[in-house]
Amino acid sequence: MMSIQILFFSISGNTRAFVKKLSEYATTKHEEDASKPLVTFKEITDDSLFEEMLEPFFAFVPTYLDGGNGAENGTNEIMTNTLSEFIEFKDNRQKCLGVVGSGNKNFNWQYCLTAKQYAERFDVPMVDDFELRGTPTDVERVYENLVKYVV
Ligand SMILES: Cc1cc2nc3c(=O)[nH]c(=O)nc-3n(C[C@H](O)[C@H](O)[C@H](O)COP(=O)(O)O)c2cc1C
Repeated sequence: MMSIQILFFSISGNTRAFVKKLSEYATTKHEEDASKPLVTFKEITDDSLFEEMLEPFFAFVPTYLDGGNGAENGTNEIMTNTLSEFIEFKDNRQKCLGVVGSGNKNFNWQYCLTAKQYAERFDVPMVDDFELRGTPTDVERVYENLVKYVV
């Protein structure tokens, strides 16, 4: 059985906190039932050295967009671009199973837009999303949704 491998980017710590909770949750589930996959993760930062991913992974990305007016401009990714460059490095995009977005619903239609843009650009499913650090219910649901792609 494969484990679930996650690459994530996090600026203010929400996505990092969520991924850690997800990994802890997966460990608990795995201890109850060994067929449930573990979650491993790797944080990508602006200092990361790009490397070729050998195993399939999911990308978790928060949403940071440029100011703009939210209509004809204002939807360009800022701050998280190193993650998209990492996915574009060598054949990594072929290993990407899907994306999960983090955002804030106060941004209305721009909610989790970066993850939606990744899904379109890399032609992968947008597996799920969660707001800010997510709730325990989000952790359970996201885990179950990721599991569908690896078992
Ligand atoms: C400058 C700025 C712009 C943001 N723009 C959006 C946005 O357009 N859509 C959205 O859903 N969330 C937006 N957010 C909210 C973040 O995506 C959200 O807080 C996320 O959980 C941050 O993840 P991180 O703590 O892992 O960096 C924005 C936050 C900041 C500070």
